[in-house]
Amino acid sequence: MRRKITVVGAGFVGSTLVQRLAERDYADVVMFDIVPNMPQGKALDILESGPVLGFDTQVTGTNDYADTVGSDIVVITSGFPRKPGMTRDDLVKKNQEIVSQVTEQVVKYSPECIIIVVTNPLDAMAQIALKVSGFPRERVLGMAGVLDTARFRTFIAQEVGASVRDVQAYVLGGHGDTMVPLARMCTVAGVPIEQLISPERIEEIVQRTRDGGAEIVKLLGTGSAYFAPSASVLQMIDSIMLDKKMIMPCAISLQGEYGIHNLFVGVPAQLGANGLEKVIEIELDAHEREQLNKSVDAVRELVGVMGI
Ligand SMILES: NC(=O)C1=CN([C@@H]2O[C@H](COP(=O)(O)OP(=O)(O)OC[C@H]3O[C@@H](n4cnc5c(N)ncnc54)[C@H](O)[C@@H]3O)[C@@H](O)[C@H]2O)C=CC1
Ligand SMILES: O=C([O-])CC(=O)C(=O)O
Repeated sequence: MRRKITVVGAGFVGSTLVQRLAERDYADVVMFDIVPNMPQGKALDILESGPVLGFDTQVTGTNDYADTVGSDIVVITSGFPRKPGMTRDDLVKKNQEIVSQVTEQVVKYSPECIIIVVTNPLDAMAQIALKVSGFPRERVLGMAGVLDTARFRTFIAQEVGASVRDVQAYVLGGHGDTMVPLARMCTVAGVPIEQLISPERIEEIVQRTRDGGAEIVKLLGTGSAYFAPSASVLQMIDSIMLDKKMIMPCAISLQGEYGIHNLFVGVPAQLGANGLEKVIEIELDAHEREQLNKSVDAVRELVGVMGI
């Protein structure tokens, strides 16, 4: 029997992810949304790309959670995107309610699934999903770090004229203005970027990375990024579905790692068939530590606002 992945929210991120998953051909995909007929229409459109692209994935659109039953992975993308001038944190109240209700239904039909949260503000929404699901932390992951790191890698590759494949990097911390791109550990084919790019330029690239989401929001005028975000979720799902044990930055509920307890923070994590398999602790210098603490404080404050 084929495995099953559900994507909740058939908006820009959700539907783009479903197209990407369908092309992977390793699981059937269900796309849920509250808007009548819309997920059915998008699912049918994606399904009909199968003969051309050569996949046999069954893609189903639905407004009924019963169709999500027995999913191996559930991705939560439902909720409002920000508008120009807003921070992700401004979405907290509206999206808290949505993620809460969605998680209840997801768990009812797929008690053994691995949840990947995408809805913003990411770290706070992952915290809600963990609480409402009652799942162990291994099965509730947040997507942000892969995306933030992809942006960092893109800008570094452009700067030095290298292939993005040769650029290694990590962005840690919360998915907000205080995220921590680790410039010290960024390399191009193993060479530290400090040997290739001036400190001033590195700082500009770090700041552009922090503002990466807002840059797209401003350009689009309405809605936020979805091509790179959906590709980033796909990388997490690949590692779980294919048990690849890849290490990538994810929002994880830390239990003492980095000296942080019971809070979602972006850290390098190994993902495999069981979801989170290992948190990787990188040794940080004093400056990086200070930046991470600042980011952790921002996430903690937001979680406090939610009253959970
Ligand atoms: N973690 C990350 O790095 C990223 C997070 N995001 C976040 O992902 C979310 C989705 O973004 P987009 O897809 O662009 O937005 P969108 O507006 O295109 O799609 C959201 C969908 O959620 C649906 N929805 C609303 N309430 C629902 C409910 N109770 N149950 C099921 N579906 C419901 C809407 O009908 C809509 O189709 C936003 O909160 C956005 O900020 C977006 C990009 C990156
Ligand atoms: O910026 C936003 O609101 C969407 C997002 O999280 C991103 O693209 O990083």
